[in-house]
Amino acid sequence: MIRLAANLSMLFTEHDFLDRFAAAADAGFHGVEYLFPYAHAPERVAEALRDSGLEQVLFNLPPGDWEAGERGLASLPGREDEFRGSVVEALRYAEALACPRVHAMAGLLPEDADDEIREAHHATYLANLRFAASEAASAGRELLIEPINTRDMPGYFLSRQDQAVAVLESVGADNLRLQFDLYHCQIMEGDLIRHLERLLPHIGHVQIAGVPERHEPDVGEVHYPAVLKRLETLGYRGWVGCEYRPAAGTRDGLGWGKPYGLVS
Ligand SMILES: O=C(O)C(=O)[C@@H](O)CO
Ligand SMILES: [Mg+2]
Repeated sequence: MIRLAANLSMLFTEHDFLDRFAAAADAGFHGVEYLFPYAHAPERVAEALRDSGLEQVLFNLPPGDWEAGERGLASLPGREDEFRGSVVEALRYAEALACPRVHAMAGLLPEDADDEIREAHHATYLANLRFAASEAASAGRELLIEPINTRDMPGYFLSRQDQAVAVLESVGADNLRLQFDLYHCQIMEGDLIRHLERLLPHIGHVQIAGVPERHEPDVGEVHYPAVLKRLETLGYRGWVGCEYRPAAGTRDGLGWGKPYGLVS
C-alpha cells in the first residue's frame, strides 16, 4: 500500500506552519515532510505532530542562506564547519520529532565552474557525506541525497540519478540513501519506471508532482497511477512525499489521492 506524506512547505500553505499538521491529518495523510523546521522550537513542532497523530518522515538539514539563494552546503569547499554544524542541528530536531531520515542538500556550483572546481565540489561532497552519514548512523537515522533538476535550480551540484548512485557507492555507508523525486527525474531523464526498477535498492524516500508545472500528480505528462502501481509491485515500503504546488486550494486538488485514502 502506498503511504502518502504531505509536504507542508508546499501543501496546506493556506494555514500557518504549525496548523498545517492538523490540516494534513484531516485530509487523510499519515505522514508529513517539509523543507525546514528551524524557525520553530523542536518542542513546538513535536507538539503539533503529536496532536495531529502524524509521523514525521523527512526534513532537510539547514541549507546555508536560503533567502540569499543558497541551496545546501554539502558540496561547498570552505564551508565544512558550517556543514558539520548543520548536521548536528538537524539530528537534534530529528530526535525531537522521531524522524528517521534527513536530507542534505548539495549546494550550487559557481556559474563559471570548470573541471577543477567541479572536482573540488565532488571531493568536498564525499568527505562531508561520510561525516554526516556516520553522525546520522550514531543517532539511528538515515541520510538522503536528492538529484534536483537544473531548470528549477540552475547550477545544483547533484542533478542526475547515475551521479547520485556513484556518490552513494563511493561513500559506501549503509544509511546513506537516495531521495528519488520523480518530478526532477522526469524533467532531467524520463523513463521513470525503469529508473525505479534499477534504483530501488538505493531508494530511501520517494517524492511526486505533476510535470512540468509541479502541480497535482494528476496534471501533466506523468501517469502516476501506473508509476505508483509499479512502485508497489516492486515491494517499496517507504513513504511517497506529495511535494507539489496545488493549482488552486490544497483540499480542492486532493481528488487524485482518493485511491490512496486522501479526502478532498
Ligand atoms: O525541491 C525538492 O524537490 C526537495 O525535495 C527539497 O527538499 C529541496 O531539495
Ligand atoms: Mg524533492
